[in-house]
Amino acid sequence: MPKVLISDKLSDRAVEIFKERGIEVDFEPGLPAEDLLKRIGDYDGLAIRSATKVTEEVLNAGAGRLKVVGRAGIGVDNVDLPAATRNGTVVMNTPFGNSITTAEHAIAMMMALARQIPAADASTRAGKWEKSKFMGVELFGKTLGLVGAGNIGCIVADRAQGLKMKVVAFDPFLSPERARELGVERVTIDELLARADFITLHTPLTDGTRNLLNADAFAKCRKGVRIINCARGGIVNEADLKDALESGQVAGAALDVFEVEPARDNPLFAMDNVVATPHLGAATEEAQENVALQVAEQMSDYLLTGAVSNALNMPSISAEDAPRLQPYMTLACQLGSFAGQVTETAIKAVTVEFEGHVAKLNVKPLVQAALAEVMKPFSDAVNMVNAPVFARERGIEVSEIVHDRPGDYQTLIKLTVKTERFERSVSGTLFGGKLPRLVNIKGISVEAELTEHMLYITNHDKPGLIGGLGSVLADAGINIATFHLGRAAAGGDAIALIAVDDSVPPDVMEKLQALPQIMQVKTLNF
Ligand SMILES: NC(=O)C1=CN([C@@H]2O[C@H](COP(=O)(O)OP(=O)(O)OC[C@H]3O[C@@H](n4cnc5c(N)ncnc54)[C@H](O)[C@@H]3O)[C@@H](O)[C@H]2O)C=CC1
Ligand SMILES: O=C(O)C(=O)COP(=O)(O)O
Repeated sequence: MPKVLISDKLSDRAVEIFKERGIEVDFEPGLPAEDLLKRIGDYDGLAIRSATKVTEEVLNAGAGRLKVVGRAGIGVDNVDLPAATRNGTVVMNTPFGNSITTAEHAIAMMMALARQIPAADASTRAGKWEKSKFMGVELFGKTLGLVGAGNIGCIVADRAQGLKMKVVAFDPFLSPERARELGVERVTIDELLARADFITLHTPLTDGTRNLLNADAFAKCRKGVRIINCARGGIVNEADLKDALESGQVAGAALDVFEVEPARDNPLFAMDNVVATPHLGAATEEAQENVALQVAEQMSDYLLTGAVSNALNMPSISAEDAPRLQPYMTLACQLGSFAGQVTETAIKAVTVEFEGHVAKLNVKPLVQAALAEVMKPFSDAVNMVNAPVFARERGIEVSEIVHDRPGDYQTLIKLTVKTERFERSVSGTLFGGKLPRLVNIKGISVEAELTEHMLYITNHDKPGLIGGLGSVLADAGINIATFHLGRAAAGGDAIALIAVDDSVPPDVMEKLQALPQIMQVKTLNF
């Protein structure tokens, strides 16, 4: 039974779903980092929010067993994604479950800032009735600068338009058509800074967005601009923001996220013109229910059926596709494994072609599965999650070709490995829709099932091979289960694939290699 650890405060729905799906679950919100490190090796899955830091150390400690990290929320900047990919751990998030809630928080923060509601509330409760102190600004007719027009940014734009604000947006991936559809004006970042009365941030924290709003950026803004950050601490440089607030260049800032969280003694907290919340963007009953439910379903699907959704380091496999893909996964793995085991020199390129029924499926996971098996003889750590990274790091070019043509088989996968010395293809099909069969090796037709212990022989098509081979194996007490022969032309190059019941020891291999008809003999394991 798979086992999952929940190390952050998730809705109880997540626990219920894991249990309903037959997954053992430990619910330990607030688990200290050192305990996580000690215990992570006992789990197949880890469910988190933003508090747990899934570092390289944690992922290495989980390597071997930890198959999936599920983020009940959007941002995965607390997960070391490259390390997860290297270790073959799928990382998934719930990209939509809290977007409305977070967008609403940004709008709430903008209003709180415009009317100084938190300070006015504190003063009124203190019995001061400071009616003239809290002069606000209207939102009507003001320009909102939207940085990041993704899921959340677009909802913010829509709500701001409802408040009759003019929205200008900067996002390198915002197309003119999409901008028109959203009713926003597409601008450069400098134009946005120069025109906005309010700036709201909705990008992930990346190398490209870190310190996006710094002293230089504030200097380009209209005097008295107001900043809202419900995305990530670090996108706004806090020291520069403090200077800009003190000089009046920035009139106010509403911050839900901070460079260091939990933020307990941040210098910005002492400033009157700052509104702060403790990373509450996603904190509504609805959003928390959504993300908990979704992450638990996604993680369960992956652990129980292999279906992959919303993964950041793996192609998706829908729950509907997973059972259909399964026999092809086995075939792709067998072809990859065959090619990997018979390849001895550095691989330059791997091409996977699809024809017939399989060409209509989602072939990306099949490419990754085949690729991983090709590279397994060269690395113990490679799997279908990290295979593309491994290939890229080793300069191996990977291509997939989906043919839209009828072939000799109803369904066919062909894998070609190119090395410095040769190019070699191996093809396979499914018999009866589920049984993998090799049908072609190096252009020679065969029809072979791959079993645990196999001998792969390249030979001259001359009489005597079967007799010689049979007696060497018989003398060693090794039983032949199946024997498949194929040849390019009578008397030419030929191959033999032989399934044996036990592994063949090295001294027997030497005797086989010494047979006059044999060019090369290799043991293969599947
Ligand atoms: N405060 C909170 O509790 C929450 C915060 N968030 C944060 O909000 C962020 C945005 O979430 P979504 O809209 O769902 O993500 P998304 O991926 O749908 O949109 C992000 C957008 O940012 C754009 N972008 C990336 N780099 C940029 C740059 N340098 N300049 C301008 N635009 C850039 C992308 O093109 C994309 O359109 C998340 O990454 C997360 O960090 C999300 C949920 C809750
Ligand atoms: O979903 C996100 O990216 C968030 O920032 C929400 O964070 P949280 O789950 O509330 O810790």
